[in-house]
Amino acid sequence: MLQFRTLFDSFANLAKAARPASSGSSGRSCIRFHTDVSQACKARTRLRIRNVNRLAGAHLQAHQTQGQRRPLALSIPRHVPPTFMQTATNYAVQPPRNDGGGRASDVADAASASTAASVHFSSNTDPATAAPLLARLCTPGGRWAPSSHGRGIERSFKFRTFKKTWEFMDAVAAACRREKHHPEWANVYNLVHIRWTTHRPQGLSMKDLTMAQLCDEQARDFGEEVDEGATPAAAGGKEGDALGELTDFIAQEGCDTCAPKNTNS
Ligand SMILES: C[C@H](O)[C@H](O)[C@H]1CNC2=NC(N)=NC(=O)C2=N1
Repeated sequence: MLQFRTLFDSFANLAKAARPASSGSSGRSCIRFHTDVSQACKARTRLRIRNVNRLAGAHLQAHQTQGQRRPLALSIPRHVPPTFMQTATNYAVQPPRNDGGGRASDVADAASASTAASVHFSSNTDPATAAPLLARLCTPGGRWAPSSHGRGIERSFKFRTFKKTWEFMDAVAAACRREKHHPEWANVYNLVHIRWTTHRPQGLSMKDLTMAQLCDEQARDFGEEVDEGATPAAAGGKEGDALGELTDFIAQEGCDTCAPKNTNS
């Protein structure tokens, strides 16, 4: 799935550049660029990427045969806000499906797309900068998933012992002190659920993404037990879901806000 990431990065970087370009009365900005998707394709098979988030109205299509470096077209209707890459995780690529006659076609993975909720970036976050990192963290190969409220990303981490889990949390907490940024998290024994979201201004920020990346690195160092088969949303299994709910409960009911205190009240 690395090839998707490569493509996605290209799209994310170029989407912004495409925006100001005028293309007559069609109401669409259109750019063309070259990329090599040969890794993704077997000979005489095709790779097709389609934005299945039709509600967003954006349309993206890539069509290429192995070895070719044909231009790929990215077409963005004008009414789609520049932040449309927030819905980046709604793009999905499936390996080519061989239809038996030497021809093969790909379809967008609608199931995967429907599980990937849109993400809302905080107002001080540049989506064009943040989207590639978000894609790396969330798309196949990454283990984070957008939160149900869309303003953060989250995942569970499992370690061999409580000691390892605690050491991991301690390392993350040290980084939090340095960065002045805290997670919403919950822990029971060897499982910890972490959600990164920014409270002010609300939404997913660059800091959330870099902290998520740091968590991945620290987890590796502390011997995270990885279930390769797990999808990002289910990374912690049932226990992970329960910890996610606990995180929700604490975040909603049980804690003070990190936003600066109003000293007049
Ligand atoms: C003043 C201080 O830097 C702010 O209150 C920080 C602290 N840590 C924070 N952490 C998170 N997750 N969101 C914030 O908005 C936030 N704000």
